[in-house]
Amino acid sequence: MIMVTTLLEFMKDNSMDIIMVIIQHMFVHTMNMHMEVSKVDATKVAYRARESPYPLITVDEALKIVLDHANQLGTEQVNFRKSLGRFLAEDVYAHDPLPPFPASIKDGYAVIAADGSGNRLVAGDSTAGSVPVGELVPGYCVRINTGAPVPKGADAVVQVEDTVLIKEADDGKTEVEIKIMSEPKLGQDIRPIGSDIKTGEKVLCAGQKLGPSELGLLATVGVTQVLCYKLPVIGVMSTGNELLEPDEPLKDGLIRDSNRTTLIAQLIDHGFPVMDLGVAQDSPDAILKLFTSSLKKCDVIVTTGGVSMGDKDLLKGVLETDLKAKIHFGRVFMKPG
Ligand SMILES: Nc1nc2c(c(=O)[nH]1)N[C@H]1C(S)=C(S)[C@@H](COP(=O)(O)OP(=O)(O)OC[C@H]3O[C@@H](n4cnc5c(N)ncnc54)[C@H](O)[C@@H]3O)O[C@H]1N2
Ligand code: MOO
Repeated sequence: MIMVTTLLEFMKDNSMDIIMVIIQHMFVHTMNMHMEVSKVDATKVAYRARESPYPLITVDEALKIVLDHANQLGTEQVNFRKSLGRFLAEDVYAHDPLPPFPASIKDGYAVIAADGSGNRLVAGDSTAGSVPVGELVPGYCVRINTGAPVPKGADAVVQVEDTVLIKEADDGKTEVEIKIMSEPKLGQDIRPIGSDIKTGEKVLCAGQKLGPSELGLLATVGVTQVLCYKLPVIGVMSTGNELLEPDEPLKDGLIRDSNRTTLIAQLIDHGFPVMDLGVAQDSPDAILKLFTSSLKKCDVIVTTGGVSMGDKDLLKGVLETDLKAKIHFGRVFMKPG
């Protein structure tokens, strides 16, 4: 269902001169895969329908029909680095807290708040990536950087801006004593363990689309393999005797196929794996042949052309007569349609 939602987003975005025919995966199993001679009789032009049998329906109704009839594809494990744009098929939980240790929010000094403002001897330092040794005792502070572990005994951090240097070692490499100019509050500028993410917390929900932030979250919690819904392989097919490839010179009565290029680019833009199915000529056999081979390779087929009232509009006949497909709708209130 999730994949179809994306497809619908795609459909909503596209107000092109196209009619989309969505063939569900299940047809692959129910149709006769070896049938390549169509039973559609396209020769009786005089007896073709003079009215469309399809009622006009709204875009919303059309989208609902697609959603109601689309099959959900299976799931697969995906490395998180390759999961951008995919949809989660499972909830993701944090196995560790974030931060995993009390961490400083500022560059400054770890202190004991109860010592108040005033002078402190500098007992050492704690930089990001280090493990501070020992326990802070009253009257002392530890120089600390943002993200570094707050040493045992300390319960506040005072930013460097709120301190002055009282005494340094002769070589200037070490601070010996500083003065805290502001009264430290308990817990000030410390991120306690698990304050961002608690152990066991659900960080992502099944069904969520994975964007850049979600990938960062997966990296944070160390979940590098995620269960995602499979993406539908979408085939794009043009129909029509008049269509040339884009690199071909024009000939009498012919035009270049532009729909296929546009649709393929749009589908790629939406993150789908796409197959270029080429052009089916305007004959029932040609359409059936291309459909039959395409259904083995694609979950969804998007076609353009050949669905209106002309005697060469043969697509729907092939779908119903040869492939035993059900056409759920044929006309949508939409301009261009
Ligand atoms: N008697 C009626 N005729 C038409 C009706 C109608 O209600 N009654 N509706 C018109 C409208 S609106 C449209 S839209 C078209 C829909 O026709 P099809 O979807 O069957 O498309 P075609 O007839 O095959 O082609 C229409 C037009 O588009 C050009 N085309 C087709 N494919 C491509 C492609 N891949 N790249 C570039 N151009 C393409 C094709 O050459 C035609 O010019 O029906 C109207 N007629
Ligand atoms: O795109 Mo047609 O020309 O309105 O259905």
